[in-house]
Amino acid sequence: MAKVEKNFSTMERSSTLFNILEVDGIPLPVLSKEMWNKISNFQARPDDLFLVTYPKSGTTWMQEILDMIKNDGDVEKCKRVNTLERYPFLEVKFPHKEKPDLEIALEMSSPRLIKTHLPSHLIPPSIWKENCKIIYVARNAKDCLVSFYHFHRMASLLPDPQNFEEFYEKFMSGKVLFGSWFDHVKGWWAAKDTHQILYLFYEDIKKDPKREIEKILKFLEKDISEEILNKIIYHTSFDVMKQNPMTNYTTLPTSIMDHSISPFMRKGMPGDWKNYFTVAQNEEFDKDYQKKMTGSTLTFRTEI
Ligand SMILES: Nc1ncnc2c1ncn2[C@@H]1O[C@H](COP(=O)(O)O)[C@@H](OP(=O)(O)O)[C@H]1O
Ligand SMILES: O=[N+]([O-])c1ccc(OS(=O)(=O)O)cc1
Repeated sequence: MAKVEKNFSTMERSSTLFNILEVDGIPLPVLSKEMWNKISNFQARPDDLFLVTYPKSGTTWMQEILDMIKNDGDVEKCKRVNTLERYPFLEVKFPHKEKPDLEIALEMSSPRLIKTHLPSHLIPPSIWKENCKIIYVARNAKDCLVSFYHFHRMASLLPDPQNFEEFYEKFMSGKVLFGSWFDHVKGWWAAKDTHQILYLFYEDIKKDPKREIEKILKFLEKDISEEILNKIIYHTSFDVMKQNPMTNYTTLPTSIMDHSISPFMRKGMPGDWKNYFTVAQNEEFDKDYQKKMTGSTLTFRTEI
């Protein structure tokens, strides 16, 4: 049973729109304890597909890939509404929506694609019980940290990151939304041995999208033509998604995301961390990383 502790008021800024609840010591953007109970008791269906990521690991990118697969490469269908309206985000209630996304999910017809950033030990148990398929996308910690920092600057739903140094410290100690990157990637890596989980890496998708999309197709037991596959690769490339208002989040009010501070579709490349980490931070990071990842067989590329 997860321990719901308290609202995490120290992370808030005056304009923060998310209520932050600490569950098992992990800050989550969950409205209330009642909402947490509903999340824990969420009833999954056997044909649900869950997309799980630590924030800034390529969630939006994978959502577009999966929507294109589902719609057999029909770009117009994928442009019906923006990413946030297309698929529910299990644990979140957005201020511009009437209902929590969980309620929207409950009313959706099957098959559903549901996004979550929850760590493996906090996932609703019905997902395991129904043996749902799960796609997990992991991204190297350094680029995740930099991307998450910029996202905190532009998304007023999230706490003020102050400056890069402060955010760096919070990220390393797991005092950010969804907790420790280290625990998240390791928890889901372990879970894949006993559940239907396809564990993918952002850097691999960037390097060879065809190969990675083929893995997804096999996992979903879906066949598509070479022509549609090439269409999916093109439509989900960074440059095309950056120009697409239905994937770049520019249709959201600036009170939620202010792209003039930092665009959501920012760099889209492994290795941008080099522009932010000082030599000292990088050395400290590498030492800490070794300690935190000891015993894990997980390996990441920090550039391609
Ligand atoms: N098609 C794509 N190709 C590569 N990166 C993409 C992408 N679409 C989104 N991203 C990147 O994924 C990150 C957002 O992740 P999420 O969707 O999980 O919030 C951002 O990273 P950067 O801030 O490093 O550019 C964003 O630019
Ligand atoms: O403003 N949004 O659309 C938004 C805000 C937070 C958010 O959560 S996060 O954990 O992915 O940063 C996702 C989307």
